Amino acid sequence: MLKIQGLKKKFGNFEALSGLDMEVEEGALYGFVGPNGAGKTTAIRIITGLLKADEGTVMIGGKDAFLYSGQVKNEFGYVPDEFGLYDNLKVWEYMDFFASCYGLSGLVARERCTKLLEQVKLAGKEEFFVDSLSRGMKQRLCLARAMIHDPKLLVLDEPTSGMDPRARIEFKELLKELCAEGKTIVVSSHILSELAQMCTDIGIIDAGKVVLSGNMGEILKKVNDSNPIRIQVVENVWEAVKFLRTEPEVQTITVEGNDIVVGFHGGKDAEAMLLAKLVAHNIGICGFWREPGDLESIFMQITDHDMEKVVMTSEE
Ligand SMILES: Nc1ncnc2c1ncn2[C@@H]1O[C@H](COP(=O)(O)OP(=O)(O)OP(=O)(O)O)[C@@H](O)[C@H]1O
Repeated sequence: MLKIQGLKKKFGNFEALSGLDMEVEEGALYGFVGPNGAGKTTAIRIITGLLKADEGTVMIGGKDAFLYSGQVKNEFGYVPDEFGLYDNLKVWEYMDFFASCYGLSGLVARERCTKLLEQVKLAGKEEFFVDSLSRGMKQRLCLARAMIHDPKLLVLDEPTSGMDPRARIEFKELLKELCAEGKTIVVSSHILSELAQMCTDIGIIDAGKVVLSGNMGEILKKVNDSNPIRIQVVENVWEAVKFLRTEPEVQTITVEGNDIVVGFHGGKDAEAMLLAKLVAHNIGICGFWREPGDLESIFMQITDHDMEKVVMTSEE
């Protein structure tokens, strides 16, 4: 649905994008995540045609977004990070205005707007002034507006920033529903855990490049495989340590009371073999498991950043 290759963008001497590659399959809910200043908004502005890249290509629905910008504009809807709503319009006037921008009028426009407002859970708010809506409602209204021409692809730039936790959850549920109905969605955030909960795929951007991307399940599996194994022994901890030192896949050993935490470079089979060997050495094992994995740990591994640079919690 969306394919980006070798995207570069400089602002003066500063390289905001340094060869960004990204591929989003049809039907994906793709999380585009990275710390502040990583280049998310710049990439999104180029995808949506608001900014020109210095180098690289953006293909949307198989068409070059620069060469066929007119046609491609009908393929996507965009929710920017700063929404610039028309505060002094009523909700229905706002929707009606954008419907007319896409050539919809009369009953067709009315029906389309009603359906979209229902879809984003704003039915009944038609007579409210935009100004009087909560932040979460305004973002949902923006989303309805972005869908007025029924695009296949939705691109949202940090849509949940500034929302309270409840509004965030509602918005995430809404995106999942739209994805289930067939939309392809790209949503950016600097909050890793937020995207991990809802996305089918993820691309991690750092310093203007995608440093890791793929299916969420596969990435989490990779993360899991890179986490240490915790072994709880009944007694003879040092006997177990002596044995573990001889195992080639064991990289590090830390003893915490009767627990041994082992950095282990091996897959499931090697893991099962290690357990079998420990038992064969008459070491009493009462617990053996991989420490739970998370995306944060892999982000730290691949980017070597300070913890503070990426917001890890759901709070801003
Ligand atoms: N118009 C511009 N002129 C100069 N520098 C810019 C401009 N737009 C973006 N930048 C710089 O490019 C880098 C990437 O910015 P961008 O807004 O794309 O990052 P981001 O990942 O969206 O960050 P955030 O999460 O804070 O929105 C930043 O260092 C920013 O200061």
